[in-house]
Amino acid sequence: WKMTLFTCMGLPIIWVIPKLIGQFHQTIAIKVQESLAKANQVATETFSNMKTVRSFANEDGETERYRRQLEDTYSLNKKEAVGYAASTWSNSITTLALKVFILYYGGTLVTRGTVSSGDLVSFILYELQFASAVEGVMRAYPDVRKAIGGSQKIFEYLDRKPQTPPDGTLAPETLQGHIQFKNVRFSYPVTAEENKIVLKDVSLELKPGQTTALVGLNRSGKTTCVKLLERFYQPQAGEIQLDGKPLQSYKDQYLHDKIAVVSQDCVLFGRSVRENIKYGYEDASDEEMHRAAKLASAHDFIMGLPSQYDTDAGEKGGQVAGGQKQRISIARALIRRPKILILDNATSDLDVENEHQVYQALLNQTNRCTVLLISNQMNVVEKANHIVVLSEGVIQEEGSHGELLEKGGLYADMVRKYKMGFQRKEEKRNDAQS
Ligand SMILES: Nc1ncnc2c1ncn2[C@@H]1O[C@H](COP(=O)(O)OP(=O)(O)OP(=O)(O)O)[C@@H](O)[C@H]1O
Repeated sequence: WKMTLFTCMGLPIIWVIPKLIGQFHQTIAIKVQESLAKANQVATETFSNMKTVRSFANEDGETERYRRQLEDTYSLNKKEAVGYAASTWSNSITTLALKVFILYYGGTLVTRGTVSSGDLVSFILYELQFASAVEGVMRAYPDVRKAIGGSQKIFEYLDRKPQTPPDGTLAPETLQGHIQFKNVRFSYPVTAEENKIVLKDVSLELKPGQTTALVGLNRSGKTTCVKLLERFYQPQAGEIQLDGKPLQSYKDQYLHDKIAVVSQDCVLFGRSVRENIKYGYEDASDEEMHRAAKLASAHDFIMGLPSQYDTDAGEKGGQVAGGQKQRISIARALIRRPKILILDNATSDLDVENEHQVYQALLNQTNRCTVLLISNQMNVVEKANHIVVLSEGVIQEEGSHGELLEKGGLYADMVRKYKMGFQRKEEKRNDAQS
């Protein structure tokens, strides 16, 4: 019993040392994961913005940034390896030390005649088996800690509670497309301080079948209104209603079927033009696709492409020009016959002629949808039925083009500056031609 007691007293030491080293291992494993993620981010960012990198001839700069990041990962990996070596080494040493002490203590008991040499040999044989089992468990321990460290981030994301309320249940067969912002107040989660409120008590109405333009200087909160309409965020106060019912009471899938958004930085996939236009609406017929493409003023140029609708758009739409990309995106939005169409600087890359064609087609639709138009092109904005002017998250003025011009406020000022800029561009072009 004395030797058993002696063995049991040694166990906490065998347990404590690997535990301490295991903690160190776990912390390092988390840092390795973070460092690897940063290195991958540099590589992904560089490859996806290769044109910008090359046009600034900064290949060496990006290589250096990646090398520095990898060096950081490498030094963390070295620390991790040292931790691993230390933990296996301390495991072996502590169990070996225990064996030596038991042999020594057993030897003295045999000399004193308390224990027979046969009993000592059988005890040591049992103890060896026991120690190798404990050692086996301890050897796996650092790997378990490393796995815990590596998976910590995954569980962090899995355990996050979404801030948006659960999906609603409404999916009515007919929808008017009447949108009302009622005293909406919003700030982004990262900037919750009072002075960073992006929308302050905004109330506006998008009437069914009408085009409403939302204009304002940069950072006035126009795109934020679109993000709220898409339910990417929730207003902190006030409510957005669709056909008189709160937006969040509608089914998410239904809402995204009825609301189509085309933004300035539209993304095409590395697939055929046909697949891009039918994206998320694969059951659409070719007739529907042609109709949408014609409305978006895209049909003619698509027919001129080498394989027409089967032409590959290239990665991120890299095989087609900016304006063509925008027209394909508009066709992609129109094919689902949305009840609400949001154009957020969607025609910024189109020339005046094509822009005119797109808007003329949209305005002349028989089954017209509610259109929210965000644009810096005042010649386009003036075609809207109603114009809302947003300034620093507050609605400054609203009315028709004529009414706002007469008022002589912010809108009239924007129109004046736009015309002056346009005139200067025309003069420059004339000078260049002559
Ligand atoms: N995801 C975000 N997180 C934090 N702040 C944001 C985010 N998106 C926009 N903002 C901030 O919200 C404000 C309004 O931005 P928003 O994009 O709505 O303006 P905008 O009127 O559409 O501008 P622009 O005409 O330049 O597109 C800006 O101050 C911007 O910095």
